[in-house]
Amino acid sequence: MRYLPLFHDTRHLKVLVVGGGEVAARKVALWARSQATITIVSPALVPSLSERVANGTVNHIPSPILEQHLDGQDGVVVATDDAELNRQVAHWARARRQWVNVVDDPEACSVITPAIVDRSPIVVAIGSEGAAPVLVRTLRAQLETLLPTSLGQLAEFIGGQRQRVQQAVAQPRALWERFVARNGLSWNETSPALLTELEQQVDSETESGRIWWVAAGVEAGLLPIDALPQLQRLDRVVLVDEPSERLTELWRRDASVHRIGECGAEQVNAWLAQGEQLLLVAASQSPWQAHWPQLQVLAPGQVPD
Ligand SMILES: C[C@@]1(CC(=O)O)c2cc3[nH]c(cc4nc(cc5[nH]c(cc(n2)[C@H]1CCC(=O)O)[C@@](C)(CC(=O)O)[C@@H]5CCC(=O)O)C(CC(=O)O)=C4CCC(=O)O)c(CCC(=O)O)c3CC(=O)O
Ligand SMILES: NC(=O)C1=CN([C@@H]2O[C@H](COP(=O)(O)OP(=O)(O)OC[C@H]3O[C@@H](n4cnc5c(N)ncnc54)[C@H](O)[C@@H]3O)[C@@H](O)[C@H]2O)C=CC1
Repeated sequence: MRYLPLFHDTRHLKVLVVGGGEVAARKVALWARSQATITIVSPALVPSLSERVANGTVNHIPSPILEQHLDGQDGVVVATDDAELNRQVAHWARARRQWVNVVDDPEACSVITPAIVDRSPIVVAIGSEGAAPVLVRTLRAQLETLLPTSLGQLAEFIGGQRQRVQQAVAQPRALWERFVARNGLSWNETSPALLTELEQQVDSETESGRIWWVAAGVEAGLLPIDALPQLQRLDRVVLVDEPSERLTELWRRDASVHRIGECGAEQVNAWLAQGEQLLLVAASQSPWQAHWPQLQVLAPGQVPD
């Protein structure tokens, strides 16, 4: 990954937009959806930008860009019609360790803008590292139809309940997994009642520990799609042999990773007794079957229970 996606908290962010044409206006329209403070520097403005200046939602410096205009800004969006000037501004910004986005010039950019599916607080950002904007746009359009409009409302509901649930039940993650599996991705009026019902259920049962085996050299892309939820539920990964990089990307990022030589089989038994979900990564399954007869297999072509 040459470009790493991150979500900026824009509440205290200051952004300078250089240029006041239609292209700058499109960039300002994007930034205006955030909470950043926007300042435009440009001798002239198109009407939609003049309007934003008039109603006080953006600041305006009516002059050609000078290096000192970058003072105090977190980042810069450059959109004049002078490619050489755009590069110069990008150079100033980079020298000051400010981020910079230059329209039509990916090489001069330190950040690029993704296509966005906005179901705030759920936000999907799609990028192609500058390679294929139309493909990105098409993918965005498909996701728009796939993600229910009430997804954001559902996320807000969950966000509002999480702290209470953390105190109220022993296994919050098991509860949320079951809730999302049963409720689906839409908010509906029965969602709160479903949560209450499931809360009472998970409290009266403790999840039993499970241990899965996956071959260290497995072709990760060939694992059955049904294995993915299991990998996303893992508490720990126990390494006998080194996993392929693709495999490490599939398991839950918060799962802790141990080497069998360091933690030992006894420790693994203790984790299982606590109801944890474990993944054993080893070249072969048979020597470990003796330790854990309940060992389940994640392998291409094999659908997990
Ligand atoms: C680097 C980046 C600039 C940045 O970060 O600002 C960039 C660069 C360039 N775009 C070009 C062209 C087009 N871009 C689009 C569309 C989008 N382009 C977007 C982002 C980005 N475009 C950034 C990389 C993002 C990434 O890949 O991850 C999207 C996702 C978001 C957004 O624009 O905010 C938005 C879809 C949003 C949506 O639908 O949701 C279309 C299609 C259309 O408009 O319908 C075309 C015409 C077809 C074509 O030319 O492919 C050209 C050639 C210009 C020329 O010379 O003519 C360059 C320059 C070059 O590639 O050198
Ligand atoms: N208009 C479009 O749909 C597209 C435009 N582009 C490119 O994007 C760039 C910008 O496009 P437009 O906004 O349409 O151009 P534009 O010519 O309408 O606007 C350029 C803006 O830059 C400002 N400017 C010029 N010199 C400046 C300086 N020294 N300091 C600060 N501001 C300055 C001008 O006042 C003007 O507001 C151009 O390079 C164009 O080739 C690319 C794809 C599509």
